Parts: sequence; C-alpha cells; structure tokens
Amino acid sequence: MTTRVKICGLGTPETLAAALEAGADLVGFVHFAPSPRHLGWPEAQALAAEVRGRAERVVLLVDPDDATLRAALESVAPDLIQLHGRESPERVAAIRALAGRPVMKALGIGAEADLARIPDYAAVDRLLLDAKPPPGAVLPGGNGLAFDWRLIAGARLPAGWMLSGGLRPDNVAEALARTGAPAVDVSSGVETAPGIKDPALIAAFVAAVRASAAAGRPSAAAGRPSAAADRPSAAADGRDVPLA
Ligand SMILES: O=C(O)c1ccccc1NCC(=O)[C@H](O)[C@H](O)COP(=O)(O)O
Repeated sequence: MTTRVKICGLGTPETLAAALEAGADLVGFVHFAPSPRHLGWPEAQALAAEVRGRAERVVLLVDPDDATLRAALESVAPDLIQLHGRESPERVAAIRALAGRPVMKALGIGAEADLARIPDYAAVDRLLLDAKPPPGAVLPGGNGLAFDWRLIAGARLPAGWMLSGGLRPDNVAEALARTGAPAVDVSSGVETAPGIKDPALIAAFVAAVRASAAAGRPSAAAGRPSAAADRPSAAADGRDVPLA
C-alpha cells in the first residue's frame, strides 16, 4: 500500500503548490496563534480553496472551543481535523460529532508508558504519533524533534496511523524502515527557518518517501535507530511532559 504523506504548516500559495505538485496526500493548515505557521481564517480559507480535491485538507487545532471549530469548518472545509492539544477522548468524540468530519488525534510519545494512552482514543479516525515537546516548549508540535522509534517497533497500532516528529528528506526512509508507518507527517524538516517552507525540501521529502516504497522497504525492525533518533529528542529521557 502507498505510504501517505502529509505536509503540515503550509502558509503560502507557492509552498502549497509545491506540496500538491510533489504529490502530497494531505496538506495541513495550522491555526494556533503562538505558532510561526499560524494562519488566520481568511488566509486559511484562501489556501484551502487552492487544493481543489488534489489532496486532503487538514486543519490543525489545539484544544479548540466550539466557536473555533465552527470557524475552521466554515473556512477550511477540512477533510480531516487534527487535534494537537490535550483533548480528552470525550472531547475528541464531541468535536467529531459536532464537526461531522473525521478527526486525527496527535499523541506525544516520550516513553513506553505513553503507548498506554492509545486505546483511550480507539474511536478516533486516525492517530498521529509525534514527539513530546520539550519542557517549556511553546508549541505542542512542530518542534522538529524525533522520538525514539524503538518505542513503537512491534507495537500494535491502529490502521492508518501516522508518524511525525523530526522527519526530514534524509531520515524518512530510515523512519519508515524502522517503524513500518503507513503514513508520515512533516513540518520543520521541509523548512529553512521556523514557518518558512522550502519547495525543494518538500519535493525531496515526498520523493524520499516514494523512493523508499519503490525500493521495497522492510517491515518494522527493532534495531537501534542511527541518525535521527540519536539526536537530542524530546522523548528520549522518558519524562512525563504533557502534550500541550
Ligand atoms: O507546526 C506547528 O507550529 C504546530 C503548532 C501547534 C501544534 C502542532 C504543530 N505542528 C504539528 C506538526 O506540524 C506535525 O503534526 C508534527 O508535530 C511534526 O512536526 P515536525 O517535527 O516539525 O516535523
């Protein structure tokens, strides 16, 4: 099956076009004021209109209230709502019911114990496994940090789960080989500075994922990750840092 690719935090027509031309399956628009990738609703609406069915439109929200959710629905008409805050399973279910759209819940992974939260979110449409943010981080995601992929090697994960956190054109093939992820999500790894997406990096990331599939990537292995997971990771020391 084809590995699905999401490019998150797009903010200009040029970089959105680059993602679509590269063949991204999902494109993400962030609505979270502290983020360098934040889009107001008029900007998000204009970009979302450019997608025209060429990819799934994802709106990323952090602990949205009902008014924010309604604004997101009206502006972006998302195919998928990504929840990247501290939303409880009950709140996720309420958002899903109110929106009438599929929901993807992001869970921060920092230690094996974090995997125990996965069954609580069994009712979500998709699950995104991301690195926990470092202590005191302003952003609950989009920090460009990988978690230790060994934590999920061999874990029972729901169909269609997505891997994120610190992925880049030069490490995504290894991430896929080590985790067997059916889908990947990237933001910082295709940027030249926080919030500044690079069309060439976007194209390189999607190409790396497609090349990995063409090469027939092996099933998930539990061996020690070499490159990305050796770098400082928000998750590496297993501290119980909240997702948001
Ligand atoms: O990107 C942001 O600014 C952001 C803000 C608030 C919540 C989540 C955010 N980003 C999430 C993502 O872009 C991805 O889903 C994921 O965290 C991967 O990010 P990265 O490690 O930068 O590739």
